[in-house]
Amino acid sequence: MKFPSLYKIPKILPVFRGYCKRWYSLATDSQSSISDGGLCFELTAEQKDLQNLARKFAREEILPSAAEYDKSQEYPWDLVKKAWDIGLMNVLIPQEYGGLGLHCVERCIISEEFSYACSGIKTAIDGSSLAQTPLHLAGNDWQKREYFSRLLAEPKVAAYCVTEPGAGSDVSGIKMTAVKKGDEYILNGQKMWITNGGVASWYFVLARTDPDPKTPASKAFTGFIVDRDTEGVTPGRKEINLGQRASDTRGVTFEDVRVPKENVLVGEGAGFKIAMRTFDFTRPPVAASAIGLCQRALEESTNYALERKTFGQPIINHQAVAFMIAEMAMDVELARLACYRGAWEVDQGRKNTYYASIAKAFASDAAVKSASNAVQIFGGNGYNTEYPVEKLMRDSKIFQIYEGTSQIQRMIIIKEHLSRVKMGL
Ligand SMILES: CCCCCCCC(=O)SCCNC(=O)CCNC(=O)[C@H](O)C(C)(C)COP(=O)(O)OP(=O)(O)OC[C@H]1O[C@@H](n2cnc3c(N)ncnc32)[C@H](O)[C@@H]1OP(=O)(O)O
Repeated sequence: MKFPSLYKIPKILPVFRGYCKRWYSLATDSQSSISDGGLCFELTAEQKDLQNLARKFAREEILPSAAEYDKSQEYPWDLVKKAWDIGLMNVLIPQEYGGLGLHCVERCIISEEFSYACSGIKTAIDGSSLAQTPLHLAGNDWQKREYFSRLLAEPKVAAYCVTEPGAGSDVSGIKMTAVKKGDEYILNGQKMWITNGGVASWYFVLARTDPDPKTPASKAFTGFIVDRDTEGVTPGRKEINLGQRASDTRGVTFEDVRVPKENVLVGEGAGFKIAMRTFDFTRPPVAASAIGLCQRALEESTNYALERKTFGQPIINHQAVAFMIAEMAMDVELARLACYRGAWEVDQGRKNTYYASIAKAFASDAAVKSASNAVQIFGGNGYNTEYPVEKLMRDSKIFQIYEGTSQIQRMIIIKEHLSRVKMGL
């Protein structure tokens, strides 16, 4: 089965969705037969088609615009619209709500391809998935119908509002309050570093509903879906960041924002676990995004080292350079294994917290190391904006920070490891 040409985009979406529905049943069948023989590192034919489609879009649409968006720091609405048109956005929305209902492995495939071309544009296009995941995991039928349909009807995006000026790594330290009054909640507080903060049409918001500081995190917070145009919601200025500059990052202020009780996910007190569980689904795709950047660093470095000569020969022949490239290749391969393990586990319906954090930490650290070494291999050229690797280095750093720092991932890994030891796993 082949996907239609990218350039028949406007007409293909329903066809693409039809393919995806058929493809999924085929993929599931073929995966179960493959698993009879043990491990399998092959994508299914249909996943390869998806990869080819995402690669074509990334190389032909994202890559040529990457430097310009990095410079202008504008949100790439034109690319968001194109990705939306061909069905490469909102892919997790279940079929019963009009989406493709793809799984975490497929999201990783798309993330890796997009990030190869530009991880900033990738974050701009895909940041919405982070906000969609709490709704996917914990929304009721009405909430899903209402809020997913808005994203499918038009190229719109959502944002995940958890971090605050005083609470990033320590989610239980958030200060935003939500107080119930009649059939509404009144939200007050300030969110910070919100990806898509200024461009989203709705937000997932985590707020404290139990003022008692002794109440455990698992009962003290509530998750809400909040419309962007509700009175009292004010996005701040666009933050000027080191890298991933096409992504829209802002503070968002909530001042006496009235949210109907129908917009509470699950119920009062359920928010912290929803926010945490979300990361189990979204950290593997963040790892995949870091891998896309690593792969780009590897390819740029290899090509450059084959061309560039010093001491009478291409620099690839100098072991000092060759070993840096070998390290990049090792990191790409190992990060990819960890990433797809994390995604596969959650697609099997198993708790993947351990694998998701391993993947996210390893791939993020690999991205920073690979991009830095790519600059080193390019020498003075690498430090210059005429070459692509300085942007890779700037873009890479955020992987060690967003969706949980590399240090937080290690905290999660050791906690999960010790509980596995206790269980005798
Ligand atoms: C596409 C790319 C877009 C990029 C946009 C990026 C936007 C962002 O960066 S979003 C913000 C990123 N922030 C983070 O990642 C936060 C990092 N911090 C954390 O994950 C947590 O605060 C963490 C892990 C440190 C734990 O905090 P802590 O306060 O110690 O909670 P902890 O005691 O472990 O758990 C509290 C409860 O939650 C439960 N819980 C914890 N993790 C999970 C989980 N994965 N699933 C379900 N429940 C969970 C625990 O079981 C516990 O429940 P109970 O009380 O019933 O036993």
